[in-house]
Amino acid sequence: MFHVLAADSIKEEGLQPLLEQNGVQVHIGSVDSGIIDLQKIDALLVRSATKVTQELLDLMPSLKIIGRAGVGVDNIDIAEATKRGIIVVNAPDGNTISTAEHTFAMMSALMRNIPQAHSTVKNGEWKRNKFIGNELYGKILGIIGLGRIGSELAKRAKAFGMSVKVYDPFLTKERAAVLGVQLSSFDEVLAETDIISVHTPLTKETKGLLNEKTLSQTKKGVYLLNCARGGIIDEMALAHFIENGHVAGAALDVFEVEPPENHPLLKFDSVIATPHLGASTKEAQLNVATQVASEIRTFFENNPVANSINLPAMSKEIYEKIQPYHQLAKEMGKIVSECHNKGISELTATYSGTAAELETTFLTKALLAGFFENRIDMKVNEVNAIHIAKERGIMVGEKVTGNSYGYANTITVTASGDGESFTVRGTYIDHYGPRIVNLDGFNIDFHPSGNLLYIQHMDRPGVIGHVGKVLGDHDVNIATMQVGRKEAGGEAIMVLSFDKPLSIEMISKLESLQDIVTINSIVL
Ligand SMILES: NC(=O)C1=CN([C@@H]2O[C@H](COP(=O)(O)OP(=O)(O)OC[C@H]3O[C@@H](n4cnc5c(N)ncnc54)[C@H](O)[C@@H]3O)[C@@H](O)[C@H]2O)C=CC1
Ligand SMILES: O=C(O)C(=O)COP(=O)(O)O
Repeated sequence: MFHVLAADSIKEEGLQPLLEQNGVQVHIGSVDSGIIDLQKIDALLVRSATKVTQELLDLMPSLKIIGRAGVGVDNIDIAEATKRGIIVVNAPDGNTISTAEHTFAMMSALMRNIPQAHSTVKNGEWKRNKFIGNELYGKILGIIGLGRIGSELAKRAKAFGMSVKVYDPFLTKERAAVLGVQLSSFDEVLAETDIISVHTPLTKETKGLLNEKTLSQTKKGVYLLNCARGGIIDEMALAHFIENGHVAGAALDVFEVEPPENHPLLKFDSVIATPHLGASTKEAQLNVATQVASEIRTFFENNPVANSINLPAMSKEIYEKIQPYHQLAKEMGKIVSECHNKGISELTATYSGTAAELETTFLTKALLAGFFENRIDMKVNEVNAIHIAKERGIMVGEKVTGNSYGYANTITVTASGDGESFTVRGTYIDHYGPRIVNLDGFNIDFHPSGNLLYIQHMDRPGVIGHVGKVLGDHDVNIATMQVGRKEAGGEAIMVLSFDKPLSIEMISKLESLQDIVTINSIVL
């Protein structure tokens, strides 16, 4: 059974793709609710409240995938999840409109003192002169981070007669022109806008983006909005600039620590706040829950997830194209590991022909995952393969060559260390399947699957016969046999396949035969 824990009040209606899936059991409750033994959880669904830390991951040894029902993944230790081979997916566009609308509502409320005026009316007061506001019309809005939410905010601001200046280092002039916004430098946005709204993720680069120094570069009387993440605007610096009157007001949906306690910013009348409500609409919650539940189901069905933070994005069509090569690369990783069962310090994958046109880094990661499978006692997959190689001091290289050795494509992997190396070459032939076409310099041709024996021997008369006789005497049936040699009378190899794995005793018997050099068993 595949156990999913849906924490952080994820909308149940959206969990339908998982609830109706055979073999999947969904548990609804926080991580400390005790609803399920954390050791059994295969998939964890969260919003922003659950902090997925190293300590929490330690309690979930079976965890394979984390789904963030929302955008920001700053509450998840991505590096730690990646190290452990845990895929992290999010629901990137399910709450865009809700958050943009909320930001716009906050901006209007801030400019017209709506929350402050509202509470006075509720208290029986009628202070019309106290709450003279400002129009949005004609004002310049500065948007920092013009992604999904920033773009939707820009559209709405323009519809209200505002002009929009944008700072986003990753934005092209073309995109800015399409949206009718003015692409500006960070300093220009600071100095030339009346209202500044931040819409970046919280990262090392964006933490404290608006701080003592940069806030001092803003116009006197500027208004600030943060409906992205607490910490993008340094809270203490903001308090200072509100206190000294430089910043006229701020609207905050998010805080560095949520919920904020005795927060200095909340003492100012000119600061309005909501409890992280950007994505809290029925529509957005249904969208993000459905998106992320579908992703977990896709993963459960062994299909490629679309919105992974730590895996390359791949459409189903591309995945279907790459899948046979992916399988071949993984098997080749295992073959190298078993045939060359020594320490290695370098592993190089070389791609040619149609294989070189694919997402080769994904194939190299699969190759590494296969290589490590029987070498280390932890789950290695495409998510953590590079990390594990680095941790073990293995240099991973990737090359493309124009030489396909007469095939439509080849994948060649060379593992080396301590002055020795071993090379395997494989190809994928349409309508025929994967083949290994070269093992350590010997041309050969076999299907990489099942229980194989890789035998190095001297090219002498009778060797093949002796091997066949020993196996026959013990009632072991050889399913297929391939031989290869470089020159007559020199070294040669045999690759045999069997219906069942051979016992250690059987392999020892074969090893004791004359002219046998080494034997490696490979189970694929
Ligand atoms: N208050 C709430 O409930 C919600 C908050 N959010 C927050 O909003 C953030 C943005 O969401 P989306 O627009 O969907 O993400 P997005 O990824 O579409 O947009 C982020 C934009 O920030 C830009 N950016 C990155 N680093 C930057 C930097 N140093 N300076 C300027 N721009 C930079 C990127 O180029 C990108 O265009 C999320 O990361 C999340 O933290 C998202 C949804 C709901
Ligand atoms: O999607 C995001 O990044 C959000 O901040 C929404 O957070 P939430 O799921 O409402 O806790």
